[in-house]
Amino acid sequence: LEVAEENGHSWSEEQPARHPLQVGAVYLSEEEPPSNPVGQDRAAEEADAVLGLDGPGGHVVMLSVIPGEAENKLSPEPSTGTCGAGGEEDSRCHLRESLFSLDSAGTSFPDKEEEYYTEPEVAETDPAPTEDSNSTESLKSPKVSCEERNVTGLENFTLKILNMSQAFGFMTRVALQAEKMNHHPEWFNVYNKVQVTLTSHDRGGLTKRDVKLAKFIEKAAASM
Ligand SMILES: C[C@H](O)[C@H](O)[C@H]1CNC2=NC(N)=NC(=O)C2=N1
Repeated sequence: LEVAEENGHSWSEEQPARHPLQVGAVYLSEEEPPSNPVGQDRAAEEADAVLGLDGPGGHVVMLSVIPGEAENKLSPEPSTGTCGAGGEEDSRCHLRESLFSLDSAGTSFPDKEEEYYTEPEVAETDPAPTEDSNSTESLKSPKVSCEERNVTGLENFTLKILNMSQAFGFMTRVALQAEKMNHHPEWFNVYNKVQVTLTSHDRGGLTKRDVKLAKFIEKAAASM
């Protein structure tokens, strides 16, 4: 709760402050998970407070739940992105490449995830026989601009959609699919911007479910 105040994002207050799967723990892959996320030593906390030692580093801090934090750590690499109608923001977009490169790079996820997943029912415009087969090329260009992403490409990305209605429509599609998959994105929406974080809470990181959901999100964004 105190972190939410610190960062001015009230939505995080809706989650238990001591939730064992803190968003901040998965938002940026390079971040270390809190060593003692639940049940911090209350006595020690109180002692610190009394002694005025309640300074930075003394508690679990969920700084990275704030999208702006992630944006500040974005890869500065030049553009090869293609997912927008042009402009500066598009120039940093590698979303599509990053989503599919996970598969093509042979990134391995637990096999058990297979049975967890049911195929998205988004209308496909490409006749790709298998979802792994070079589908990057066959997807039509999204009309949204993928504004930014972090270095992992998949775990965090931002979609900037034309307006609030489109953003909400996009989120509705994804939400319905997430319910089908029983796998849900962590996201943050203001106006026409949807910042998404994908992770599997039960595994503490990315799994095939996240890749599948990412692909769905990619298609949903492209259809807006
Ligand atoms: C009980 C229920 O199956 C779980 O809480 C599901 C719901 N949605 C989920 N979504 C995500 N992103 N990760 C999970 O581990 C997860 N688990």
